[in-house]
Amino acid sequence: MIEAHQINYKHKNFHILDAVDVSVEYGEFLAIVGPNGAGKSSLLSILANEIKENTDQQILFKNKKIKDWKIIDLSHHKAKFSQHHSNDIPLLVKDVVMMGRYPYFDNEAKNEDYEAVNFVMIETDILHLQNRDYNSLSGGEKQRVHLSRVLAQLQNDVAHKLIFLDEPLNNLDIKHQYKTLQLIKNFTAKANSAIVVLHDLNLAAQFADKILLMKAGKVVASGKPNDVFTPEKISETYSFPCQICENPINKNPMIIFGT
Ligand SMILES: Nc1ncnc2c1ncn2[C@@H]1O[C@H](COP(=O)(O)OP(=O)(O)OP(=O)(O)O)[C@@H](O)[C@H]1O
Repeated sequence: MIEAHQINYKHKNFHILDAVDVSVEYGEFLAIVGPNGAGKSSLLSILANEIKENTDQQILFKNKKIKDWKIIDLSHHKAKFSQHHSNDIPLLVKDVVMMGRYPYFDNEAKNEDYEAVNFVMIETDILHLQNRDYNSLSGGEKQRVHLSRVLAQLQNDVAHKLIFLDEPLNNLDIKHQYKTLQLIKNFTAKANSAIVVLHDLNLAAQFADKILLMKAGKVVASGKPNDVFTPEKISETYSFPCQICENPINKNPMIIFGT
């Protein structure tokens, strides 16, 4: 699906990313984890073709260089949910979600656009908010509106879509954190792929197929949660003690910090 080799990204003499390799197959859920400033958001933006300057990049998306894709085609195959959203959008919720359909129409939304918007608002549990002013929503509600907008962009017949999500669980309550991760899991179960920046290692262990653990612009470890999440690797990467036991319910690694 996507393959990147030796990504370097510099600001003046500071290496934000240093020789990072990433690959994601069809149907995979990759979680990128690591401490603040590790380079997770920068990596996601480069993979999503949003940063092109000061970077050496060899990124193949569906076996074609990502920079050779037409922007409009790319917008039907991949979408990105960013870490920061505007707090001030003077529109109704349903109109913010409709922004995800802009790659599909010129002047007027069509029936299929309204259907797509309705469908994703149900999936993200915001249908009851559709006629509210976006600016009046709580932080978690705004977060779900943007998730809905990004999902609306990928409501189409394209096979093997890719979604990038940068900290999608910010501000969400426990139920909506799980619902969001389950939505992403359902998306990847249909042979689509997801690359998701997460801070909660236990949720990453529970939902992701693969983990990319980063520190100071480099990959510390990558692979299955059981292989990456060892007490040594995590304590060293975060400079913080932890122990790992087996989750008695789902057998995933369960990380307990501060011990
Ligand atoms: N345009 C830029 N100019 C200067 N420094 C930058 C720039 N973009 C990112 N950085 C620096 O690069 C490092 C990596 O930033 P990035 O946002 O990718 O980290 P992150 O792992 O996503 O962090 P967090 O978990 O805090 O969101 C940080 O030290 C950041 O300050």
